[in-house]
Amino acid sequence: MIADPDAAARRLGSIVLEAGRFLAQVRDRGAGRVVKPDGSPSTAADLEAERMILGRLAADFPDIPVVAEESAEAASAPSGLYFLVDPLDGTRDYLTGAGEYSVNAALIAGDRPIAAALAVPVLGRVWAAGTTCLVAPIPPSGDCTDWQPTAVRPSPAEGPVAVVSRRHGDDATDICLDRMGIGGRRIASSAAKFGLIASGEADVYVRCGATMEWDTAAGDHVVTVAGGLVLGADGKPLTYGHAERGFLNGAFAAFGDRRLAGLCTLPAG
Ligand SMILES: Nc1ncnc2c1ncn2[C@@H]1O[C@H](COP(=O)(O)O)[C@@H](OP(=O)(O)O)[C@H]1O
Ligand SMILES: [Mg+2]
Repeated sequence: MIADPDAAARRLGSIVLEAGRFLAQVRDRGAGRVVKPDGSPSTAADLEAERMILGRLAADFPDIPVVAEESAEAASAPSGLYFLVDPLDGTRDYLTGAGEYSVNAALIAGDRPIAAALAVPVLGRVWAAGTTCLVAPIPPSGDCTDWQPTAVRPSPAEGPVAVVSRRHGDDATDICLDRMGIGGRRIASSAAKFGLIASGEADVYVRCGATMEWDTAAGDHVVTVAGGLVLGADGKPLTYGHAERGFLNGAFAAFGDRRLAGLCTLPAG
């Protein structure tokens, strides 16, 4: 077990900050588009960001294996301590310049995260969570220094604000949100949604469509440690390390106000 999850989270914060800055610079120059074998978009930038993160993790945590999005096909079933890394979450939004792409890194012990960080350059913020959840503004240069505790909010009386994908909506998600009586929607790219919930700027993120474990592990921990709850269709916290299903998640919902869980029924399955 890592002796100090909060120190690990801060180190992960520095690493995702560095990768996020790199991605922002490359995007400003125009990223080269690559299509992966499954038809999903990738960029030279996310491959390079992943190499950068893998190098930093190998230097700081040499004994801990990594499952990262761009190299996950080669990953065997992880156990014990391992990292889940998405070097560029929200690739399509990154390519179009539309959205809040993010860099995600989570340290998993067994099947649950114990430390995580999430950088969202477009929002200018990094979240880092070990045993407490912190957020810092991204400074013009150097490491984040102005770390502040951050927490979820009680759901507003006029109904919870849902954060939704810019491009991966689905009917099951909409039905679930309608039944909850949401009071509004805010569009945000994938893991940025978790950061907004963790900082009390939104209340619920329901996702019945596909996501991968590296899309959710960091955000799950950030929301959970900030006082929220992230549950799968079985009503239990998500578990990680499922190489046997290609690291694919089932439906899940993230709640800032834990009482919202009682209003939400995800499709089984
Ligand atoms: N059909 C599919 N299968 C697996 N993951 C999918 C998917 N469609 C979308 N995703 C995941 O959803 C993420 C984007 O979420 P959002 O639409 O909320 O921004 C993608 O992250 P990447 O951009 O890292 O590939 C991808 O992992
Ligand atoms: Mg992703």
